[in-house]
Amino acid sequence: MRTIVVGSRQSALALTQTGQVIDDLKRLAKEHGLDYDFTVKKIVTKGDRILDVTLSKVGGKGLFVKEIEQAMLDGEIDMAVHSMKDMPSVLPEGLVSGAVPARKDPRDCLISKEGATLDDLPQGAKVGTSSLRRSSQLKAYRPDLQIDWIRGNIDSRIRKMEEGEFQAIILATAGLQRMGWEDRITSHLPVEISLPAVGQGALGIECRENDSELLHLLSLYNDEVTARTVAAERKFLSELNGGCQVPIGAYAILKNVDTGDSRGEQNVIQLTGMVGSPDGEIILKESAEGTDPESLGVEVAAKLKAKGAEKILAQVRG
Ligand SMILES: NCc1[nH]cc(CCC(=O)O)c1CC(=O)O
Repeated sequence: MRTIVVGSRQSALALTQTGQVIDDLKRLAKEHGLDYDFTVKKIVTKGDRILDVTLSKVGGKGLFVKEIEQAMLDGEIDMAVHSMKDMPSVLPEGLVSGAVPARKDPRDCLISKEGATLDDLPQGAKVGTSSLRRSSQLKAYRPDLQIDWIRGNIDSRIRKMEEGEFQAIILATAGLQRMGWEDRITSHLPVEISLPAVGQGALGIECRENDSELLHLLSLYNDEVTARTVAAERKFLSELNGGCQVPIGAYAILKNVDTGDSRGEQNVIQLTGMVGSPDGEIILKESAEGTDPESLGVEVAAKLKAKGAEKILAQVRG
């Protein structure tokens, strides 16, 4: 029996979601009469070592996956589970995406000490986030709020809020769900107010392109709807040369649209993309619908470029 070695960062969230994927894969393997065992190997990444600097200053792109990918290429591990939003748009030679499992709630959420929603936070309340995307949209909606940087794992961020450093923090709903901490959520931010990060709530599973045995198992785990919608979001992001540390958001859903002709009902992807200035003064947003994820990503990016998105992004990067 083959033992599949799964590499994981050692944060609580990474280990939890890796464990949940392994449970799912064990069940799937059993259902299909396949015999595999799984073991977890912890890997420390650069992103885990540098926790005292804002991520954008140390070059956010791929900070959490590089060492893991190298271990996979070296054969020390066979696969890895990543948060989709931390996954670089281009995978190194020899590695592929083996599966995109079903997405969880993509929305951002608010955790506040007094249980206040975004609308009833007091004037000038101090809110913690580490994302330019969140702070840009938050400032646009509530210009009075004092947005400050917070870093660290989910657990340490919640602790900082409880200790009174912040009146509220913004996190991804999905991470809290996976940790079983959903009851900490005070309110969800509608996607109309806070468009999620590309791939938020989704996972990506990476493995070697020549590992056909594992690729077969993973293909059974792929969720077509999530794979297609997230592909549109990721194409949009790469068209704007964005990593995770830029004020860019995108969210795609699949709709059943009646074409009104012989084609009948069709699955149409609706993609919305956003680029905002860090001060929240400018929020550019565009949507489009289509059946091909890649061309849709290109189309929405082009619409935003026509509105001046690249100028905003150049200023952020400068
Ligand atoms: N940038 C950190 C990160 N990467 C993935 C998640 C969890 C949410 C997800 O899986 O999309 C988080 C935490 C957060 O943003 O609150």
